[in-house]
Amino acid sequence: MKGKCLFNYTNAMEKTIGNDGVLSTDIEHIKNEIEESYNRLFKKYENKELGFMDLIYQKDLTTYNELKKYSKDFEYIIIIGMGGSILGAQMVYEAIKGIYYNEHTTNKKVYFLDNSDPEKTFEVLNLVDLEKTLVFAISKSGNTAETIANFLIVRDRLKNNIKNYVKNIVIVANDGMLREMAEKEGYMLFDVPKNVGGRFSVLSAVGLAPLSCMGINIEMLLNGARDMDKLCKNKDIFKNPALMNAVIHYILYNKGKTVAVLMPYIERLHKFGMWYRQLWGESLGKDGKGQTPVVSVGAKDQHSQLQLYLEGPKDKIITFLRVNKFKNDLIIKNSNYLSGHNLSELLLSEQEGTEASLTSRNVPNVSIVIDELNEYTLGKLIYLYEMQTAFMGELLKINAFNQPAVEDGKRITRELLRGKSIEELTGFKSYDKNYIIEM
Ligand SMILES: O=P(O)(O)OC[C@H]1O[C@](O)(CO)[C@@H](O)[C@@H]1O
Repeated sequence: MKGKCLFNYTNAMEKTIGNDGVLSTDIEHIKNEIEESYNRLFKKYENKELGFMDLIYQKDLTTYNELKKYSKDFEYIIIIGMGGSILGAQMVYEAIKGIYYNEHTTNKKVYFLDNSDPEKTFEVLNLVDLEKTLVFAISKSGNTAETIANFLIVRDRLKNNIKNYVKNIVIVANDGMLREMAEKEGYMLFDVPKNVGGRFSVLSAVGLAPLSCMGINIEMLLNGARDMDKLCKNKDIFKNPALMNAVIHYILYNKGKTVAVLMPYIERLHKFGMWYRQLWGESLGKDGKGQTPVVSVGAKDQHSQLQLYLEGPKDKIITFLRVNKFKNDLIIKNSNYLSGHNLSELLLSEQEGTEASLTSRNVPNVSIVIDELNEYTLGKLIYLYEMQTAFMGELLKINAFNQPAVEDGKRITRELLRGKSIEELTGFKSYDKNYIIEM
């Protein structure tokens, strides 16, 4: 599979944008810090703490190939999950199949229940033929409220409408209610390695189980990740794209670039941006540190966000995701400067124009350029970002692999559903009539 990619950081360097960029001395000044961060990360890897770095070497895909065969006669797939338990499968599916695949496929239509929004769940349940639907419920902890709630609703519908509904359910869970239900009721069950964090789990059964049933070449995903790993293990920062991009983001973060914008110039990578948002935000937002991830899709967000990036606070670093070849293209006719150009030429010229206008205003930006977007190059991109996030966590001296703060909200939600009030639970009122405006 064609897989040429490159990481271009020219427009983040002093030589291009002066003091707003990474100074030639900056990397030299922190080379010990970089080496210590690299060594700490690989010490964790040797201590078996970073399962995501082992996932990519899994050779035996038999269970996934068997699941793929098993899924052959189903016409619909519903995936139920939250955060890292669904964003990965969603972004791979959309990156490879396209954003309107459901509308034109004669194969399986896939729906993602990734929220506790009753309208979404209601609509999806009325779009599918339950008898022909394979349902994946995915939760590493097995206790995420939204996932459990959606699964109980869907399971109830299956149970009341079809015989032997057990055959329509696949569970991916290590513990909690979901695993208990799977063991008690006899659903197909996959594990997630305990040392793989949720937002780093797309190349575990969390992603590979459902993706193997959606016509995704999971072997090529892993091949791309493995080839990227060869580079990401390199101690030489000038040959290691993940380490270099982490160091650039780190140096510029320390110069006030507290916002990291990811700007794919292809619609198929919008959901990759949503996956990146959790990866970068939830991994790094610790101890008062963190770089806010923002996703903008080119060229359309030039018409909504670019003014801010160009003339607003100088607090951003922009990463372009550029794909050179598209699955299809269309020629523009009967216009002046557009005439005779393909639509892709317009899109890619806009990416170059946006890059140039940001650079001319000394807004630091880097580009990841992919020849064509397929499972192999997507596997490279996924692993690049997982390693970049891991390196960035070490540079920031925080634990990139937990998310302790979010547990508060979950506890409060559980107690609210048990009848407690916010005031009882937190001691403060979130509704004071002195601060309300009817509108
Ligand atoms: O896979 P689980 O355990 O359902 O968790 C779902 C998501 O919720 C979080 O724990 C945050 O609440 C994420 O880290 C995780 O990806």
